[in-house]
Amino acid sequence: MSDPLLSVHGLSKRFGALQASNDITLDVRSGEIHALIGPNGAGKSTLIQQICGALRPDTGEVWFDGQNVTPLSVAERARMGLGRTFQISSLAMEDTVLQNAVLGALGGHGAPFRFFRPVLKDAALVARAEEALARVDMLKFADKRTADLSHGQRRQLEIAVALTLQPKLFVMDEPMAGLGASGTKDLTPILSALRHDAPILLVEHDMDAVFALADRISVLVYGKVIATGTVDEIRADAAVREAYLGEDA
Ligand SMILES: Nc1ncnc2c1ncn2[C@@H]1O[C@H](COP(=O)(O)OP(=O)(O)OP(=O)(O)O)[C@@H](O)[C@H]1O
Repeated sequence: MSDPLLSVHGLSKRFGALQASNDITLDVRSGEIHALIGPNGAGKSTLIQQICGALRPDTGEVWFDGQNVTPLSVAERARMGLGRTFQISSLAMEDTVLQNAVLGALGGHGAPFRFFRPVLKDAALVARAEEALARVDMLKFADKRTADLSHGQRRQLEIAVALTLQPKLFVMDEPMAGLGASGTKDLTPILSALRHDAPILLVEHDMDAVFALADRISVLVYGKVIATGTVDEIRADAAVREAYLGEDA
């Protein structure tokens, strides 16, 4: 088996008396969707922030693409290909779908409007943006104003923007949040295919989506990983059922 792309060793983080991360060890391998689940307040966001560099662990290390990135900033990790999506929408609502994707391809979130004209004439950038839009089934909306998209379509566009940056790993924070049943149904196959572009660390509350998508699941409870395994292993795990999924899971 190849080395994991991301590995977290013995990560701990305390907020006052609260142990938000407790000796967490996990990895994400090439080609997989690794879901991180757990009840509210279990410490999922705290862990993701430490992986992405927004929060410094008290102890432990984060390794990404063969390098110890623990001392590196969010921007430095992002430049290495650690791509976080859905944290803050970076979409410019008045611009078209293609303009947003091209800006992503430029790596220029928030670049001034005056850059649009020359950028849209850059054939290589436009081609990369169109390719990303096609991957999320959004090329047909290339000329549409972003504000006129549905919630689910905006989510797909955010993925396209993330794709244009050609990340080595996607860190996705609740991609299904607020989408409803039909949006979740549309997004599921798109995320499923993306694991072949780059593996995905997926934080998600929608258990149907997690069970449909994940190659492996890690279950976080009170800051501690209580189990890691395949969907079947996690469904059958007595500690998980007791702590989290409930008796009828
Ligand atoms: N900056 C902070 N200062 C103090 N306590 C914090 C801070 N950030 C998070 N916490 C606490 O750490 C615990 C873990 O929170 P975290 O947001 O990581 O959980 P979560 O699993 O992401 O929850 P949710 O599913 O509700 O988003 C919670 O008790 C939270 O109140």
